[in-house]
Amino acid sequence: MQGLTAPEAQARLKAEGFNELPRTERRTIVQLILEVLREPMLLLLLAGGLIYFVLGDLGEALLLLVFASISIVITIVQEARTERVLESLRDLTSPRALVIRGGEHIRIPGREIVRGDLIMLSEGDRVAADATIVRCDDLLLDESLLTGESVPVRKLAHSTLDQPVAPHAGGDHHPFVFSGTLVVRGSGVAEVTSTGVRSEIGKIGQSLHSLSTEAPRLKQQTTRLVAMFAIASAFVIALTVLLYGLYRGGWLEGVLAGIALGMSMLPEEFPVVLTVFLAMGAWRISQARVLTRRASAIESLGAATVLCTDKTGTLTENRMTVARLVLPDGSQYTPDIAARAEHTFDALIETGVLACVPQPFDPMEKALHSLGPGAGTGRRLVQSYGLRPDLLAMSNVWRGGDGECVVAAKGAPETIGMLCGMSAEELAELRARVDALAREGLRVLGVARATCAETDLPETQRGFSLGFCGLTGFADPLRPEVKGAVAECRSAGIRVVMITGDYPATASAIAMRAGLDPERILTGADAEGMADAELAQAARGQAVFARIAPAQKLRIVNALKGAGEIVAMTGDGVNDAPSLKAAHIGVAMGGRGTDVAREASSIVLLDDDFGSIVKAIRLGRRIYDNLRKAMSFILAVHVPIAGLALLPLVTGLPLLFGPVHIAFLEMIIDPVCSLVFEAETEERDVMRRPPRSPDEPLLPRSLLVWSALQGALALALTGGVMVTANAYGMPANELRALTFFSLVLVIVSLIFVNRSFSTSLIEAFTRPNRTLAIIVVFVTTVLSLSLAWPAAADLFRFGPLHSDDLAVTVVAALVSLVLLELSKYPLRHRWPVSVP
Ligand SMILES: Nc1ncnc2c1ncn2[C@@H]1O[C@H](COP(=O)(O)OP(=O)(O)OP(=O)(O)O)[C@@H](O)[C@H]1O
Ligand SMILES: [Cu+]
Repeated sequence: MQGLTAPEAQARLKAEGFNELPRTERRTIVQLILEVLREPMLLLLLAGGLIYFVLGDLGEALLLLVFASISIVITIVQEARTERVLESLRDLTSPRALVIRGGEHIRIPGREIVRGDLIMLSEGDRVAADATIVRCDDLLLDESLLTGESVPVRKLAHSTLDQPVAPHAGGDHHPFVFSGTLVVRGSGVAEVTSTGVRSEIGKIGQSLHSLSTEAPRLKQQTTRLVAMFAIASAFVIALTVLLYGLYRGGWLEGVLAGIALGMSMLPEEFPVVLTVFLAMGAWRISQARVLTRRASAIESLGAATVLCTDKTGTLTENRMTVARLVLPDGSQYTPDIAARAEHTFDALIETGVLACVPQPFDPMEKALHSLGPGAGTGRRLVQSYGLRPDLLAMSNVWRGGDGECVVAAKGAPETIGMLCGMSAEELAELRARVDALAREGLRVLGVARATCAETDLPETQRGFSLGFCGLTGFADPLRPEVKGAVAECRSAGIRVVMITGDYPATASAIAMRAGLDPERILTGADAEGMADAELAQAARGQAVFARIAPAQKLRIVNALKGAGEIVAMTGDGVNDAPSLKAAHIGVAMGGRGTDVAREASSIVLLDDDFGSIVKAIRLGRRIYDNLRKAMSFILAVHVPIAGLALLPLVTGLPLLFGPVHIAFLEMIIDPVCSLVFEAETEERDVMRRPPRSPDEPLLPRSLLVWSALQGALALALTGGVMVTANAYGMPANELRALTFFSLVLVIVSLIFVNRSFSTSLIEAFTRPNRTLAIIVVFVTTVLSLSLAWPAAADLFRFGPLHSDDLAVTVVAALVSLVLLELSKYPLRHRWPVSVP
């Protein structure tokens, strides 16, 4: 089969367009603007501007308008960036399809499929386009997406039909498959008839790509924080307006003061931070070649305590070579590309090749094929029996030129031994030989052969009278990064448990090489005999599970969950979907995995690489850390702002800050918390501390206390400066400038304090962070301008500051920085795990 040539496909792609449905999720500019207009911050700014306008302060009114536009720009930039990030992630979710082009099997993105392409269908795939079946083998499809009927329907090849039928979904024995439906069994090749909007699903206009961008738990916690804030500030604001209106005269000024206070206490940063962190987090993780399908995974990644991994392709490279052939008499041969095998091994090789699917995709079968090419010539495949979880063997029945049929079988050695009807002694000898190979880390298959008549083929493989041909051992190199990644998991308090369908001795040999050092090996049979509690107990130790059927995988996951672990679980097959769904973090393989597994998972490894899971966990921890830093900074920073806005009202000091000042502060704080903290580098101990407890709130009490402490100190310092200067009789304008400068500088010191949980002053300054640098430059520029440029000073109503005044503000900031950095020492001992 040749399929389209590359130029043909190109031309058609150009003429007919991509195989995709138009995206509806994209928000229009109008929607975006409407959303921005609903921002409470913006409304407050506009309200403030209006009041200034009414009061006749044109300058202030204009300044607030400028701030309002900056706020809009910041929001739109952030939204656009988030949108762009999500867009690029969506492209990664686009399914890939295996096609034949120019006689070659290649994997291409599903959207590049064109009419006339030959697509290969296999178990677990979502069909990428509407197509007519050219050839198929025991093919069953779930078409419920189109028909609502969940019973799978059987398909036939087009050529076997006598009468042409119109393509429609539903019903058995049709030769058509439809985009979006699922192959539940068998395999086949189909020729694409329509793509994109022209396909059946396109006509319905239903899109399959889903990417959830919300983490339920984090969302809930943030909502709580916001509510807490909102209630507190609503109360304080009402009080302010009332006090001001009653005792200081002028309700308009009262409302202005209320607006200023409202801005200073507006908890809008929390939800913004959450959205930005999750979207950016998903993007950062995708840079490590891991796709996050559910945002909740980012949160759980950092809390994972157990990582259940399969073996082939995840720990190993899935690049198989035949490393050993063993005949029934025990004679061995190590294949060598240069030299032909001795003829005594020919029959074993030939049978092994015949027991593969004719166009193999499985690396083991490819390895066999490369050893004995052309074994199937002159024969025709009549029937094949697939691998089943309860019978780990597969057979092909071939008819030769002479009309006689040969059955070639291969599978798990113990299964093949059983199918060959071996006696107990023979089985024991077989096991000894397999063990010898498996201890070298080889994956071992048994091969057997029989002859039969085509007319009465048995129902199952047990019906053949097979004769044993020998064993094949496949070598599959360990991925180079696995050892380091496993060690990293260990130091991070994450246990790695291997769960494989392979032979126990092979599993254990590979586990040793990967550095898992298992205390014991449990097999599926062992697990079968255990109660759930016992299983959980066993799984909590350093265990390797071998010869595990997919259903048992689910049991193990549930047992671990029951024991209070946070489980990450890898899988690739159709049967893995339930356990991937059940695990806290289902990890599917992007390359090797089936679409079903991918849809059930919450993260997808784009390179099938074990190391990436660990990278993702590392990033998950960092993102969570940074989220905590940002949230506790937001809490801390609002204490002095709100406090200073409130202080004059209760003490009778002159009123210093209006909406202009607060708006300016918020212009700094907003980008700081969403950009500076988001980009913060990881803590040095991210992978050396145990996982965080899953019940721990986003801001545990220790962190709340820490924020309150920072806020209180900042307020004490700035308030102290203000009260003292006032006592010395400083005029209101100069007092305003002095207090504002101290406040801004103290806030900057809070940024530095919160950058890192660790206790190093040097690090607070030397950690690289570009956004922070930009912000520091910006703040300095604006502050200098407000001093040196009379017009700006006028807007802020600043009086002149002298160098000794400036020194005071700098000292206040330094004091706050040093005191807080120092107080991290004792606090660290009080709260060893949860920061600081
Ligand atoms: N193509 C094949 N032909 C014959 N037997 C096979 C084939 N593939 C797998 N087997 C047998 O089935 C067993 C289980 O295979 P399966 O692929 O289900 O394991 P798995 O759980 O995916 O293993 P791993 O964790 O190594 O990926 C293998 O150990 C092997 O004995
Ligand atoms: Cu704020």
